[in-house]
Amino acid sequence: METFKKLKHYYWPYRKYLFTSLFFLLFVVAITVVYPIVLQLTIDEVVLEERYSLIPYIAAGFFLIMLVKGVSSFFHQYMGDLFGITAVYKLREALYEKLQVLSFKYYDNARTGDLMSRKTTDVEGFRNFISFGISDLIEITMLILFSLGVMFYYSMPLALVTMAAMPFLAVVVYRFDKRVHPAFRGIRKSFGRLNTRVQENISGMNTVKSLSKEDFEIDRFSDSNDNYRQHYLFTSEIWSKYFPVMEFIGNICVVLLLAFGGFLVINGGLSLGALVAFFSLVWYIMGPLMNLGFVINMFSQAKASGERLLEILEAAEDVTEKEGAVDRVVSGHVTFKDVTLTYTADDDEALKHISFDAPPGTVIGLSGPTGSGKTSITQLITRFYEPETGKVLVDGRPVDDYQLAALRKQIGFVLQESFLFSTTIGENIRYGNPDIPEEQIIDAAKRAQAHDFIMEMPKGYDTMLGERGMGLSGGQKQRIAIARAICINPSILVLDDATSAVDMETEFKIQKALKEVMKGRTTFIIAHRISSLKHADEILVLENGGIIERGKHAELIHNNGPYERIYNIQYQDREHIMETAT
Ligand SMILES: Nc1ncnc2c1ncn2[C@@H]1O[C@H](COP(=O)(O)OP(=O)(O)OP(=O)(O)O)[C@@H](O)[C@H]1O
Repeated sequence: METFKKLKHYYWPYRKYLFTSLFFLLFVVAITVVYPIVLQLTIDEVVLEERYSLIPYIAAGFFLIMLVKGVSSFFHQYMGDLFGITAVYKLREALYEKLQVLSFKYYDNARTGDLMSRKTTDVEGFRNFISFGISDLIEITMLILFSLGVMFYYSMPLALVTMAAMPFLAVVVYRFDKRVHPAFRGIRKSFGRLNTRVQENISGMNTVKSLSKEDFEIDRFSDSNDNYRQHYLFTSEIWSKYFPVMEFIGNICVVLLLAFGGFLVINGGLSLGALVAFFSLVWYIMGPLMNLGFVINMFSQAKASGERLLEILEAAEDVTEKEGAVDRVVSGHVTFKDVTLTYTADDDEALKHISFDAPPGTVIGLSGPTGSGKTSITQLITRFYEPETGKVLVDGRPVDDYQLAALRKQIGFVLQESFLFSTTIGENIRYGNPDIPEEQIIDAAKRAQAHDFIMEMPKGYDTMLGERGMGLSGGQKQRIAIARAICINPSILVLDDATSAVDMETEFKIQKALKEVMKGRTTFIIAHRISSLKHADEILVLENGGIIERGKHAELIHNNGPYERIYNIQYQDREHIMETAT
């Protein structure tokens, strides 16, 4: 119940739909219980008394009642659905909003496939219960109470005998619930894993194919698929045992009813019509009681799903905005003061005592082996992560003084693998600034050296891109990402290995594009190639999270340190290439 309580504010504001649905349900149930009464009257008052002239009146009355039932059923069903779908609409929105504010730390451990299954299957599981489960539960209760009422009206002893089996039914239902809930949680978890497999396989198809791991992937998928099947079959087994047991107990009731009811009719203690009515009524009790299993099933699924949804909704937001955070245009002055960063508590520090000062418009080059902490430095400026100790300042203010969106929209990123959405090229370029006029998009593309190849495409800026920008070369994607960065007109620019994945000619074009974007902005260039770094105002050479060397290119190449070594290797390479070319 705790789960439903916690999710209450998503569905309770729409209770008027639920109550309207229940109001109509009252008519539906009341009319259902009228059937056996009509049957009893027809047998006792019309057939046995031979008053056949009453038949047209009974038929007309019955028809009217059916009409009311039809209309009531419609409203009951429609309003129930309206309740469920409206509540879930809000829930989906809340989940999506939460996913937008959750920090990188959360996503480091989250799996996309699992999140997808929570956002779809679990939301649906929850909706099913609040759309139908709640009213089914009330319908069952009302049907049983109304039927019992009529039964007691006809014959108290027979009603009591018929009810003898009920405690057994209740025990079966209770035991069923205890076993089926964990089973459903298992199914949900397993489905999340299955989704993750599929999603990772599709996202990593390049890697899978290039390493010829298709068979391995098929086996891994089979394992997850089998796990899901096992979980499902286990639940199905619990479920399949339930109905025969319930039906058996129900039929015992019927045997008791026949024996004792027949005895009463023979002795004149009960009319024949009332016994026939009892037959219908007993199934009005047994049927819903058996259905209780379905409803419990729905309830268990909804509870399991609700718990998984709450795990997202209640996830801690590591990076939050503080009260009074400001929305300021910054000039791009970035300062690090003795900054240390640890990603996970038991891990080594990813950054150790980093200090530097980058006045507006300067270019900072970040060099060093992989894993040395280059990217981490840039992720602290945007507050993707928080430093453990030390200060990160932009324009002299700690970064957490700024509103997150205000800070981030002034920092442009061009990554090694920039993400392009499956929409048009134009939409991708304007993604960070949707209101930008068409001419400025074209201007940005021109400055990013992207306009020419875009115009060669069949629909120019309206060309649709496939998922992850399929259909474009690495260098083309890169230039679109640069155009995107130009459109947000950032004061701080981060170029993270922006030219590493392209050939020399494309690199030349991208370098040209980048030079254009860098004008007047504080720029951080992360690069392995010295050629990308040599014009930087200051180069920081990192190793194991610490700065081991710093200065300008001209100084560092004579410093007898790692930078000089890399320079020599790359320089010798060039000499070698030149030599073999001549
Ligand atoms: N999200 C994360 N969670 C835990 N550890 C991380 C995370 N991101 C980076 N690290 C670790 O922090 C250290 C620095 O990583 P970082 O990505 O900053 O290095 P880098 O110099 O940019 O490397 P590369 O040149 O390969 O991109 C590495 O040891 C890395 O394993």
